[in-house]
Amino acid sequence: MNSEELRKALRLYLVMGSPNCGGADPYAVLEAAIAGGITMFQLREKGAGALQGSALLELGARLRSLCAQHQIPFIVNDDERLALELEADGIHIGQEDAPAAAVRQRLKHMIVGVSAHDLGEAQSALAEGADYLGVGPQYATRTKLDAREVQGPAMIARMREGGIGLPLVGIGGIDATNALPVIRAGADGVAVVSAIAGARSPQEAASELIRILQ
Ligand SMILES: Cc1ncc(COP(=O)(O)OP(=O)(O)O)c(N)n1
Ligand SMILES: Cc1nc(C(=O)O)sc1CCOP(=O)(O)O
Ligand SMILES: [Mg+2]
Repeated sequence: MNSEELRKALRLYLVMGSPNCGGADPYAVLEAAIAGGITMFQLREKGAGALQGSALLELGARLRSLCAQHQIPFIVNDDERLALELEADGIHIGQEDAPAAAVRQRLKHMIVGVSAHDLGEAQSALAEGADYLGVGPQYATRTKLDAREVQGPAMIARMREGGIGLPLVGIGGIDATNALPVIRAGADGVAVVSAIAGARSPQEAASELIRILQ
């Protein structure tokens, strides 16, 4: 996938694991979100009740296959081994995960997404071979308990002004009411967890977001 294709794929990026689905079946949630128009998916199985081992592998394989059927890029959060086992299209790593340069080296064929919270981290991620950046938290979030201080869309504008041209997605507390400033600040898209996975209708939530983003 080239950089322009990746920018398009990042438009509405669903990040989700079973703990984010409020008791609903994650497969059904992802199916509905795809019907609503999401353009990229990340399996992020974290938090209370998170699946592990063979149960995680089984869920991952089903979600991976659903994404493949719909040509939705399938990304795995944090775990290189799981990404390889599931033949994922990519991996997303943060500042507290394995160093981006080493992951880039080991997973040459995959999309490598890196979290960046300021211009310095964005410049380092670029130098280390990141394909895209996740910049957050844009707004207050209750999903990631160890999230950094809220940066707001201004941080994305600062990165663009600082010469960061990489595909870039905002994350953290984003929903249909506040997605537009993130795009206007220079992001290629928004990444959301609860706005879709925790919605009464994930399909309607995704289609409302995609309508706003277009
Ligand atoms: C698209 C996207 N952006 C940022 C993150 C956060 O990654 P990280 O800081 O490693 O935190 P965890 O998600 O691992 O808790 C992300 N997952 N996706
Ligand atoms: C996974 C994640 N990363 C963040 C960051 O700031 O890097 S915030 C976050 C959680 C986003 O969940 P919600 O859309 O429900 O607020
Ligand atoms: Mg991480």
